[in-house]
Amino acid sequence: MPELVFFSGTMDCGKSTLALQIEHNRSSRGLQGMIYSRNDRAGRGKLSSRLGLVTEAVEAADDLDFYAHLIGHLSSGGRVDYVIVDEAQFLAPEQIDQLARVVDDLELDVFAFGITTDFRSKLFPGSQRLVELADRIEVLQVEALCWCGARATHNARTVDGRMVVEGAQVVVGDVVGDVDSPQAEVGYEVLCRRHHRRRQTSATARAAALSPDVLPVDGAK
Ligand SMILES: Nc1ncnc2c1ncn2[C@@H]1O[C@H](COP(=O)(O)OP(=O)(O)O)[C@@H](O)[C@H]1O
Ligand SMILES: Cc1cn([C@H]2C[C@H](O)[C@@H](COP(=O)(O)O)O2)c(=O)[nH]c1=O
Repeated sequence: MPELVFFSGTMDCGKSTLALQIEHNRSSRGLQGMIYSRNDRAGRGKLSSRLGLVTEAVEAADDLDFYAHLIGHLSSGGRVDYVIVDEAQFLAPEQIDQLARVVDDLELDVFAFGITTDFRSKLFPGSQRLVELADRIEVLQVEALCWCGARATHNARTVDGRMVVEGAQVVVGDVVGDVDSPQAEVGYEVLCRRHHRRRQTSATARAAALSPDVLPVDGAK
């Protein structure tokens, strides 16, 4: 039975890499996929992974009707054996309904990849609809880690290293705050729930550790 599968996780947990692996494994066996993405960091019409792999994709703009697009492709003699959709959190709920119809009426597997919650830990509308409609939800097995070493479960947006909770839901960007990387002005950092609740990023934790309150005082015995 064809399925609508939602592969979800935090930013930087390997979703796009897995999408590219699924595409590679199927296409190398002669199957033909239709690949969609939206707002990929590499640009329009791309599906890219931080491991450096990238492939062409159809940009799933607001006005794209997945069902109609696939019907158009098939009726003009094209072949489609499966569908991959990256950055699915950015899709409108109606577009997720169209993907469910692709599974049920066109009998194609649809593999959708995306983050579940935004920087305020609220569901993206597209992810909410996927949770409601997917046959299966797969949480990625590669753990992204919080700076404290715990499993990262939440996405924080940072400005100069500080977590912010105001702003537009959609701001395309990359993770910062690795031990070696400089703090970009606006970026993202994955955190465990405890540190997301406390708004403690790697930069603010580092600053707190270096603050005079916790440094040994000269002459203190
Ligand atoms: N230099 C590197 N060496 C090995 N693995 C890396 C490197 N850079 C990134 N990765 C891996 O790539 C993952 C991010 O993959 P990506 O598919 O871009 O994530 P997502 O789509 O979930 O945001 C990281 O969690 C890490 O496992
Ligand atoms: C948390 C959050 C993220 N985004 C953006 C930032 C990136 O462009 C993508 C996630 O990409 P990834 O491949 O999973 O790393 O989403 C956003 O717009 N709003 C947010 O709240």
